[in-house]
Order: sequence, then C-alpha cells, then structure tokens
Amino acid sequence: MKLLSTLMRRFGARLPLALCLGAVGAVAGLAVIALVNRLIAGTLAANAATFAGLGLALVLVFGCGFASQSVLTALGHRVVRDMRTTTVKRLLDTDIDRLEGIGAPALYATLTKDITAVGQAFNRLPFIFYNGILLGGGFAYLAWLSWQLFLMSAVVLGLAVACAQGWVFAMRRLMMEVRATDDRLFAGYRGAIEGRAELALNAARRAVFHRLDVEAAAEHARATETHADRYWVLSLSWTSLVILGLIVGLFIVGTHLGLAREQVAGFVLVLLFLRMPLNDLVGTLPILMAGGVALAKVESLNLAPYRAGFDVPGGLILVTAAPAGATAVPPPLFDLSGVTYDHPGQDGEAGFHLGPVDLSVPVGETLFIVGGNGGGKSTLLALLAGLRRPVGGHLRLGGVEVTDDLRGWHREQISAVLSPAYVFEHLVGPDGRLDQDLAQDFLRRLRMDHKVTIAEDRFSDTRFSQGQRKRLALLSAVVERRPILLLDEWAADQDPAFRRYFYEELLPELKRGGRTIIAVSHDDRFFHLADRVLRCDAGVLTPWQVPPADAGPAHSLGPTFNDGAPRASAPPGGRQQ
Ligand SMILES: Nc1ncnc2c1ncn2[C@@H]1O[C@H](COP(=O)(O)OP(=O)(O)OP(=O)(O)O)[C@@H](O)[C@H]1O
Repeated sequence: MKLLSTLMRRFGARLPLALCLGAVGAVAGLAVIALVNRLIAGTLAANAATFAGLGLALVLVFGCGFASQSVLTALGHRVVRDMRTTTVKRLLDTDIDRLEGIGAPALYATLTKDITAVGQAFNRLPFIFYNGILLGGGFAYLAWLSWQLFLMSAVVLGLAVACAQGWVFAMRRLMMEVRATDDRLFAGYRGAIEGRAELALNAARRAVFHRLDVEAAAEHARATETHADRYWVLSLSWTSLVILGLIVGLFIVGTHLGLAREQVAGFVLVLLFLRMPLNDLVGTLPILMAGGVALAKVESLNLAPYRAGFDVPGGLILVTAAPAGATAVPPPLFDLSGVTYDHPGQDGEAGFHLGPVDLSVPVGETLFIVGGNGGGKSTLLALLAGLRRPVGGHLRLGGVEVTDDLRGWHREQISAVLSPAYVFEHLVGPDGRLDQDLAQDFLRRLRMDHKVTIAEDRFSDTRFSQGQRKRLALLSAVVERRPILLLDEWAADQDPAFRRYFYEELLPELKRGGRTIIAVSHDDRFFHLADRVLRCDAGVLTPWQVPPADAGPAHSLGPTFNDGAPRASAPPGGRQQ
C-alpha cells in the first residue's frame, strides 16, 4: 500500500490515465472471452459483425494494454531514479553522528539492495494494476453470468484468502529477517574489499573471516529465504488447488441448482481465464513484500527529511569578514566553554568522554593539538568543524553561538583534511568558481604537478599513494579559500623532506594568507612553529609542555603513550586555555 501511495503522490495526473487505458484493455480482453463464450453457447451469430467486434476488442487489448503498461513502467522507473537521488540527498543532509550510528554496511545495503528491491516492486505495479482490473472486470462478468455461482465463488475465494493470511504474515516476517541479515552480509563484503591486503597475507585469517563473517550470514540468509519461499510456493499451490476445487464444486452446485450446462461451462471458462492473473498476483507477492520491507528499512534509518537544493541555512558569510567601519576588537574565532562530547560505548561498556573543553582561538592563530592515540584529538577537531554536535557547553564561532540551525553555516567556514582523507576528483572554489592560478601554483608546491594535471576543475587522476592523496586533499581544501583550516595528522604520511617543507614553508604561508590553522600533529620537532600547542589526552585538553630533558628524547613514546581506554566519567572541570 505504501508503494502505491508513493506512486500516487508522485504522479497524480498520469497515473489515472494509465489506469483508465489499462481498464479499457482489460475490459476488451474480457469482451473477447464473453463473445467466444456466447459463440460456443450458440447465443451469438458467427457473422462478420461478430468477428469485427472480436477484432476491435483484440486491437484494444493490444493497444490499450501496451499504452497503459508502458506509461506505468516508465513511471515506475522514474520513481526508482527519484528514490536513488533523494536517498543519497537525504544521506548528505544527515548528521554524521546519525550516519555513524547506522554504520557503513547498513548504508551500503540500503543504497544497493533496498533501492533495487523497491525498484523491482514498483516495476511490478503496472502488471498488478492490469491484473487487478482484469480480475475486477472478470468477477463482475461472472456475477452477471450467474449470481448464485458468483456468490459461491466469492465465499470460497474469500475463505481461501483468509486461510492464506497466516502464511503471508509469516512470509513478511521472514523477509524482514532476511533483510536484517543483509546488513551482516554487507559488513562481510566490506571486510573482504577493504581488508583484502591483510586477508591476502594470512590463510588462517581468510578461513576464519570467511567462516564467521561471510558463511554464517550467508547460511542464515539461505535458511530464512528458503523458509519464506516455502510459504510462497504454498500460496501458489493453494491458489491452483482452490481454483480447480472451485471448478469441481461449481459443476456439482450448478447441476444441483438446475443451471444450464452452457451457463456453468461459460462460468468455468471465465474462471479458468482469471486463473492466470490470479497466479500472477500471488507470484508477485514476494517481490512486493521485499519492496515493502525495503521501503520500511529506508524509513527506519531515520535519515534527514528530503529537501531540494543545497543552500545553507544561515548563509555563507565568512566569520573573519569584519563589518565595514567596525572598530571593536573582534571576538575570538572559536570560543568553547564547557563543551563536552560522548562517544557511546558498546555492549554496556563505558564510552569515551571528551571535555569539558574551554578553549579560545583568536583569528589567524596556528594551533597544534598533540596527544596520545585515542586521546580525543580527532573528536575535538570534528567538534570544531561542526561535524559533531556538542553534548554540553557552548561553542561560539566569530562571537556567534552555534545552534543547530547554524551548524550548516559553521561548516561552511571550514576547510579540512581529516583522517582518513577522501579525495574528490572535482575541485570546488568559493561560489563554485575555482581560482585556476592558485590551484596550479599549489599543485607545483605540493610537488604533484609531474603526476597529475588539473583540467576543467578536476584532477586527471586520484589513484595515488596515501601521502600523495593527502597532498591532493590539501590542495582541495586550500582552493576552497575558507578562513579556517583543520588538519588531522596531515604530515604523518609525508616523507621527511616534504614534512619539513610543509611545516616550515607551507603552513606559515597559509597563515600569512589569513587562515586560522588547527592541526593535529605528532611532529614534536616542529611544535615551535605553532603559536600554541595544546595536549588532548583521555578527553582532557591541557597546555603542552616541552618534556624535561631527562625525560628522554622529545619523540619518545613514553610520556605521551595512552592505551586509548574509554573514560567512564567526566573529568573534573576543564580549564580555560
Ligand atoms: N565513531 C566512534 N564511535 C565510538 N567511539 C569512538 C568513535 N570514534 C572514536 N571513538 C572513541 O573516542 C576515542 C577518541 O578517539 P579520537 O579519534 O578522537 O582519538 P585521537 O586522539 O584522534 O586518536 P589517534 O591519535 O589515534 O588518531 C577513542 O578512544 C575511541 O574509543
């Protein structure tokens, strides 16, 4: 029903037209049966007029059936196209927190399997409409032929449908179970693709992975699908049994009622004709159910509601642009007070707690954030980027408190190379216009001009090493010309010479260009190049201090090592940094 109402909403005007054409085609089909029926019974003369009528009916069967089904099929394909694009748009508009809660395998399963299942169901709808009209008209004709036999048929078919209800519900429940298994299967597919190198190196790991992450889910899906199919095959056999049983019953009852043999034979002929659309409808049941289950799954993901366009509520005004004639001291670029964030734990374990963070970052500062693994640096960066919503406290950007409706505006101030970095082929400048000179110049500085070219605002290639892809990601971020640049361990994958060049020349130049830079870094050799260095460990932000000389070399793991264990409780009050 949901599939139908979605189609109705989307194509209100064309749908009734296609249905009317389908109805004409179906009625013409019934007319052929009725005329043949009367010819057999001898109540209609086999003359030229009769055959002309039959010919016209056949033309209508073909013409209207073709027109109706092609319109409905085209509408079905449009619905699928719309569904693909709107689902991805909704995904783009959904909070990262929510997407992470759903998980990549479930998102892949929806984008591939669910949308395909809904598409298949929509594409069956024309045939369902057509068969529905055929059945409706057919039963009306049966009622006209003999109301007694029609009544008997209606009661028998009604009882048969009522008996089959239990199977239909069971089938739907099993299909939902199959769909839940799909998420596990997709997690397995993802592991096979993303972990291919690790798996290639270790046969024992491959065997364990295949047995536990793929075979187990595939076997569960097989067993559940087989179970569901059994109900479907049962429904098909049940339909055949009921129709054939009904025919036998009609002969007995017809004879008992003293109805003419021709009348009963005509009734049976139409019933046999209707067996085909009836079987078709039952045959379509699994496809329809899978579509319904898939549609319910898409809705259960709770993605952001669809909205057209990519405009940002709050506008695109950059925070560093001081209003004309302003004389007051500008507020800090970032001003965080008591900001907290919680990563949920799994299976009852405590999650990770960040904060409360009190932090003020003036415009133009270069701030390094350092600390041990799992200390919360990336989480803090995601909060500063507006990618995560603080659980508590206040985050002000350019003096403006960032509320939910301003989070889009907040993000528009940020360029970032996060970890892992994703490189898009297309480069996008402010207002969609790319500064070609800047792009080409930066490509040279990043020593990538011999590997890749930029033409028509896109990289000629993006299949490079980790460090090279990070250089392209930095270029993409720089040409956005935004006031704030966030970098998550950008230099970690760079060779020593380029790393030095990055810290000593590129970063200062970006700073001189007016950017405020906040970079997560482990490169203590270059900490002196930052305006300020803060340390984030176990979710607590503190000033970084040069390790005492006797504590070993500055790059020793000792003082900064952190086992990344999630913190169960909030630390005592944060400090203004
Ligand atoms: N998506 C997530 N879901 C649940 N917990 C998470 C998630 N991301 C991070 N965490 C938890 O938050 C903690 C901090 O992670 P974060 O990535 O911020 O650390 P980090 O300081 O950047 O570490 P590293 O230096 O290793 O990159 C981790 O210990 C981890 O347990």
